[in-house]
Amino acid sequence: MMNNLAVRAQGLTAVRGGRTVLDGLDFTVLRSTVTGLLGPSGCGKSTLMRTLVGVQAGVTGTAEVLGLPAGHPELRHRVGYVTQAPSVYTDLSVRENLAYYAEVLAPGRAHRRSRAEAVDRALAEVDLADHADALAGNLSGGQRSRVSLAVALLGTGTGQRPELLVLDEPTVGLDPVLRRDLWSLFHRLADEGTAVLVSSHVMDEAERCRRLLLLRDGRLLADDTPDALLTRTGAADVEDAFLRLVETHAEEVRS
Ligand SMILES: Nc1ncnc2c1ncn2[C@@H]1O[C@H](COP(=O)(O)OP(=O)(O)OP(=O)(O)O)[C@@H](O)[C@H]1O
Repeated sequence: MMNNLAVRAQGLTAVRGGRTVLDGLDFTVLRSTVTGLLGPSGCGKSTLMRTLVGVQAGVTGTAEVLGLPAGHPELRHRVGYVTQAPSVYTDLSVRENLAYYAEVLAPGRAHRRSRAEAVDRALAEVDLADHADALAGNLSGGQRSRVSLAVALLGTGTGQRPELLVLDEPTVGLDPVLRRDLWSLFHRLADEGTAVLVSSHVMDEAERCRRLLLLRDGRLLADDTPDALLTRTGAADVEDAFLRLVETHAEEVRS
């Protein structure tokens, strides 16, 4: 059944190395929406993303993605995932990297033309058209991470976008102009129907998100819109709201 949920998690728990790093999370991620997964370093953001794409071991509870269990083979083309470590071949050019991934996604001569179009479009979207022939190994860190993003945007390899994009700290280390451009790309993708889940440990990125998941020590402090969060906590900004929620939580634990 088609509904507006890209992700539905219930009692989602992950244990790594004997430690509970995600602790009974309940949340949703909406289609056509940019959702920020925010929290300090080590709070479990990457583990949560790995769980949603089905590569995390030691998971219990429910994680439903586009109506299917996370990691279902059918989701391979429907979910794009970009890890923190850019996965590019340094001895290939930017275009060759994308062409290679597109070929893996949609092999065969019949798709040749639509693959080339998908590659061109992805290059333009991440603003790397001018660097298409540069060796990936000669790119800056930020440029390399944009190549990974372009790979995720290939979707089926022939132009059909992923329905859910899971992006692990895609704006880390980028200059302000590039950061702004990437965020507007995320919103454009969301406007076209994609659910975009973006993690960050930088709280001021919160204002760029339509919805927020605030995570701390493997627990969810909030699943809300930025406005509702500020109203509910009486805070001036999301960083302040985060701190207030941490305090409230600590008081609840004490009493
Ligand atoms: N292989 C592992 N075995 C045991 N514990 C791990 C393992 N990998 C990560 N952890 C722990 O799980 C917790 C969550 O890690 P995770 O990488 O999900 O956090 P994060 O919020 O993405 O952090 P960062 O922003 O620094 O990447 C951390 O406390 C980390 O030390």
